[in-house]
Amino acid sequence: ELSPAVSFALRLSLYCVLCVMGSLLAAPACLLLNGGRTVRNMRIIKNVVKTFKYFFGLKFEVKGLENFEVEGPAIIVSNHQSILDMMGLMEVLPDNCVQVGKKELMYTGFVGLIMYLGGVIFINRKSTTSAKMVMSEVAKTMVAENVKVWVYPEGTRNCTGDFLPFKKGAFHLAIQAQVPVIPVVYSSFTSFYNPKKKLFTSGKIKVEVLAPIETKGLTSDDVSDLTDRCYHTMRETFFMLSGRPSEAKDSS
Ligand SMILES: CCCCCCCCCCCCCCC(=O)SCCNC(=O)CCNC(=O)[C@H](O)C(C)(C)COP(=O)(O)OP(=O)(O)OC[C@H]1O[C@@H](n2cnc3c(N)ncnc32)[C@H](O)[C@@H]1OP(=O)(O)O
Ligand SMILES: CCCCCCCC/C=C\CCCCCCCC(=O)OC[C@@H](O)COP(=O)(O)O
Repeated sequence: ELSPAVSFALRLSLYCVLCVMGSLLAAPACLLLNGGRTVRNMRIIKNVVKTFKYFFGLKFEVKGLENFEVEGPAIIVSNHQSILDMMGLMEVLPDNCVQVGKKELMYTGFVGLIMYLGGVIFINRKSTTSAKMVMSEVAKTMVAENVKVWVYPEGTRNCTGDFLPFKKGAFHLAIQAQVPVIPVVYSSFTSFYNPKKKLFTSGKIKVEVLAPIETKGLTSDDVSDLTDRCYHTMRETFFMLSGRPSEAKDSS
């Protein structure tokens, strides 16, 4: 019988160890099979990360995967609660999809290396100008290379049981590239994971991939409306998935 704080520390340490070991295992496979930095490596990384949930007794219940089946590129937006999100991400990650991450992640040793090899797009959150330049470049390459891009529009981890306001980068990107936005919502982790209360037990996570939102014909004037639409739809779904339907009604 371990105290909740000790159990929390041990389980989180195990997660970090798995990430490092998983990266050590996946990196040679990525280099040998695909030769270097390419989105194709995400398949290898996905297969490794998908085994992690068994160590923690986590179950994923996924709905709406068919909504990923759009022709060509798209922007995928989802809520971001914890570093544990990598498991939920890999549970549903479609082929040819890279994520946008903060550049500090590049310096996490083997984990940074595996993110680099998988094609993660690193942005400098301390410089809006530089982040916007990277995102504009992505708008061009994702269309040319038929790649989907996964963005966490809250811009940081948030495990409060609600959403932070959305930043607009993902929606500028979707409109600049004229590609659909596909929202993905994960139910609240708070019943099984809460760093403030040192809680990390087994649990079930509901995931819903929502219908794509078209951006063809939209212009930069529509970015705010598109952001609001995604925010409200996702927040409503979040409350529904988290078993809080009365808050879903208030949020629409
Ligand atoms: C084996 C184990 C291995 C595990 C490996 C697993 C691999 C998977 C890796 C997954 C990595 C996941 C990492 C997750 C993260 O790191 S989340 C943090 C980083 N992500 C983000 O921050 C994305 C969301 N942020 C944004 O979209 C921001 O808007 C950003 C572009 C970053 C700029 O932010 P900031 O500087 O804070 O500025 P604002 O958002 O306030 O925007 C300022 C004004 O600029 C306008 N704007 C924004 N973007 C654009 C654009 N592209 N073009 C034109 N204009 C833009 C924005 O609208 C603001 O103007 P207004 O206020 O609207 O007038
Ligand atoms: C040589 C350097 C050694 C560093 C060793 C670090 C070892 C790290 C080991 C495991 C870490 C697992 C990380 C999994 C990926 C998590 C991605 C993630 O969720 O990043 C958080 C980021 O979205 C938002 O950051 P903030 O909430 O704004 O903060």
